[in-house]
Amino acid sequence: TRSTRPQRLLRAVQKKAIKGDPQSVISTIDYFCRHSEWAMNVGDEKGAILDSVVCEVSPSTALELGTYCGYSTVRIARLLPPGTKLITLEFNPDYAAVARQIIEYSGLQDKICLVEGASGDLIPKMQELFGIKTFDFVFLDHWKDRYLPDTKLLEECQLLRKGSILLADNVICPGTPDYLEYVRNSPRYESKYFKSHLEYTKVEDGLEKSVFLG
Ligand SMILES: CNc1ncnc2c1ncn2[C@@H]1O[C@H](/C=C/CNC(=O)c2cc(-c3ccc(F)cc3)cc(O)c2O)[C@H](F)[C@H]1O
Ligand SMILES: [Mg+2]
Repeated sequence: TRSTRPQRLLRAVQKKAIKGDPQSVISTIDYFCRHSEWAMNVGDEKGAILDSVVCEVSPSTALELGTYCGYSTVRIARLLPPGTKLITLEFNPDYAAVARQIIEYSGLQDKICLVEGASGDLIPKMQELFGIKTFDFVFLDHWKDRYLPDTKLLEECQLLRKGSILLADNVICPGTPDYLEYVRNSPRYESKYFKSHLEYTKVEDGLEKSVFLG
């Protein structure tokens, strides 16, 4: 049967990227998605904004919701200080399998913990599974209608502390209206929109950065 798009993306990485070089893995995926097949990675333009927020926060604990092929996983992990871990959640086993191989190819497997499962089930288990008290940084890039319920779940599980940063992809396209309304109007968040474009296109999209105020 025909290969899947994530499998073709992985093949491009194995063929063209330099093993152990995260930047070459990132550049290879961006080139493939721009010139061969579009894929829903955060991409290079929004990726630069993601990079700047990760560097600013320099998190000791970080969570990613929605690994997909691991593009943003590699982008985030390559900037993390030594000894810190990025936990990334993915419930599609086929995507998780591709992501594991892309993460391994980049050489960042020691900074990343890919957990197969649904965010709704795993978020309440973060303390018991990983001894995580709170997250300094959360990147939301999974199903868009799950951003709000999972943010409320993070609050309920007391996994956010004063100053925790939420960074959400696609708040314009495909859009996350209920999430945006919440973080922009809740007194418990200070929110800021970073205008950009949908990955590999000229369509408007952007990232919303929200600080939890406790
Ligand atoms: C619900 N809990 C989950 N737990 C663990 N893994 C999950 C969960 N939910 C999904 N996943 C996992 O997270 C990923 C889901 C990514 C979804 N992303 C998008 O839809 C998305 C879409 C576009 C887009 C824009 C314009 C257009 F014309 C077409 C597409 C652009 C983007 O940047 C996106 O991120 C993965 F697929 C799924 O298994
Ligand atoms: Mg996205």
